[in-house]
Formats: sequence, structure tokens, C-alpha cells
Amino acid sequence: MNAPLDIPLHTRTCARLEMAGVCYGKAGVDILKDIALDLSVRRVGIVGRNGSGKSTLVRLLCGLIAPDRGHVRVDGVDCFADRRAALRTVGILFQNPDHQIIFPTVGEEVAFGLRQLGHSKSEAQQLARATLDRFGRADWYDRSVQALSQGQRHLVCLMSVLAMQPKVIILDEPFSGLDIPTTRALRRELDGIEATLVHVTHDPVSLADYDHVIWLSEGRIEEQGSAESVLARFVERMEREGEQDAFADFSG
Ligand SMILES: Nc1ncnc2c1ncn2[C@@H]1O[C@H](COP(=O)(O)OP(=O)(O)OP(=O)(O)O)[C@@H](O)[C@H]1O
Repeated sequence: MNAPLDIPLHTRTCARLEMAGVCYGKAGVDILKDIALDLSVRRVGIVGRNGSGKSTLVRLLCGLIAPDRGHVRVDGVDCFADRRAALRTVGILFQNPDHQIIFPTVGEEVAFGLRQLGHSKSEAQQLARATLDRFGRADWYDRSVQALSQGQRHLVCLMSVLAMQPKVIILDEPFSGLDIPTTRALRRELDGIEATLVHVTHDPVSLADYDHVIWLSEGRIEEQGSAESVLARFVERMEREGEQDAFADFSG
């Protein structure tokens, strides 16, 4: 396979995200109930209280799990049924990079996804080096992942996802526990990319300029729409619930 090394990071925008009648449960608990959305925008935020179903929703989008009922498509792909197409369609960054990284060196980690896409070993290595170079981290290729800090491991995960050029990148609270400069550096990278972003966060401020926000509450969509209107009502509700006995309202 010929693999141009200077492909722009992302050339396509606004993949379509579709969910219709989606229900998902585990151990007899209904976690998501009748979720419906149909979006083609660049930046989507997902907010909601602990246990409201945010991570479950994004796991369904990436095809890590399948709905019990309903259907999920990302840019027309059922990512659970078609794992190969899913690799080109969706990339996810988890909160904890250690849940993502499986190889001992940075180069192997970044090259792995590229091998999964069908690149030969030498192409994958070349593309991995080119990706590290683009981030000014060419010298990390042979570095042990264990020798990197948490923030640096986050960057390895981000580079691994970007190297694969997915149409959609899902961020499941990837900045928790990171210091301000590291968070800003990662955000700058993400702000510069063309892929559709789906961002789960407890920080409404970080979603202020997003195109669309989904507010989940107890496994249902409480509201979705413009960031301004949804976040205003979300923050107002969270403040009101914070005045009361917050733990009494814990979902789950
Ligand atoms: N494998 C599982 N087995 C049983 N229950 C589960 C499982 N995974 C998630 N749940 C339950 O589903 C609900 C939603 O979980 P989820 O992780 O999607 O919430 P969340 O909104 O991402 O929460 P948080 O903000 O705390 O990360 C919770 O009540 C959780 O306990």
C-alpha cells in the first residue's frame, strides 16, 4: 500500500453521528434509554452528572459495545459490526492513558494503529516517525512509555489517534488530572484538527464555543442544542442540586 507521508492531519469534516432508539443495559440496569440524535457538526460536547451515561454513550459510538436496541452509525459505519471501518472512522482518548497504551515504546505504540489499518511494518514505522516529528517529539520513538509522565503518555495516545486520521475523535475526559500547561498544549492540538470532536467533560466552560451540546441525565437526553442554551440550563441545575444533598441524587 502506498502511504503518502505528508497527508494533512484531517481533510474531512463533520462526520454524521446517528443514534436512533438506542437502549443499553448491564446487569439488569437500564443505563441508556431511548437515545436519539442525528448530527453533522464539528464540535459536540456531552455533559451530565456522574453515572448519567456519558461514557457508555461514547463507547457505543466507537463500537466498543453494541446497543440492546436501536442503531448507532458514525459516518454511516456501524462501528461494532465493522471493526476495520471503525478504525478509520473513530478514535477515542480515554481519561487514563494507561488504559490505552499496550506497547513498551512510543514508536511501537504509535505504529500499532497504523498496522491495524493495513500499512506494512516499514510504512507504519515511517508514518509513526513522521507523526512524532510533527509534534516535535522525533526523539521519543525508542523511548520507554513507562519513563514518560502522565501528561506525556496522554500526548502519546493523542499522537497514536491522530496518526490514524479518524473522521471522529472522542475525548472521554482526557484532561482530568493534567496540569494547566499540559491541558492547554493538548487542547491546542485538538483545536487545530479538522476531525469531528465529541468531548465528554465535567467542565462546561471548555464547551462554550462548541456547535452542539448534549446533556444526559439518568440515561436519557435531558436537552440538546446550542452550547449557550444547554449549558446555561445545565449549570443552573447543577448549582441548584449542589445546594441540596448532592449524593442523594447520584445516578446508578
Ligand atoms: N459494566 C457495567 N456494569 C454495571 N453497571 C454499569 C457498567 N458500566 C456502567 N454502569 C453503570 O451505568 C451508569 C452510567 O455509567 P457511565 O460510566 O456511562 O456514566 P458517566 O456519565 O460516564 O459517569 P462519570 O461522569 O462518573 O464518569 C452508572 O450508573 C454505572 O454504574
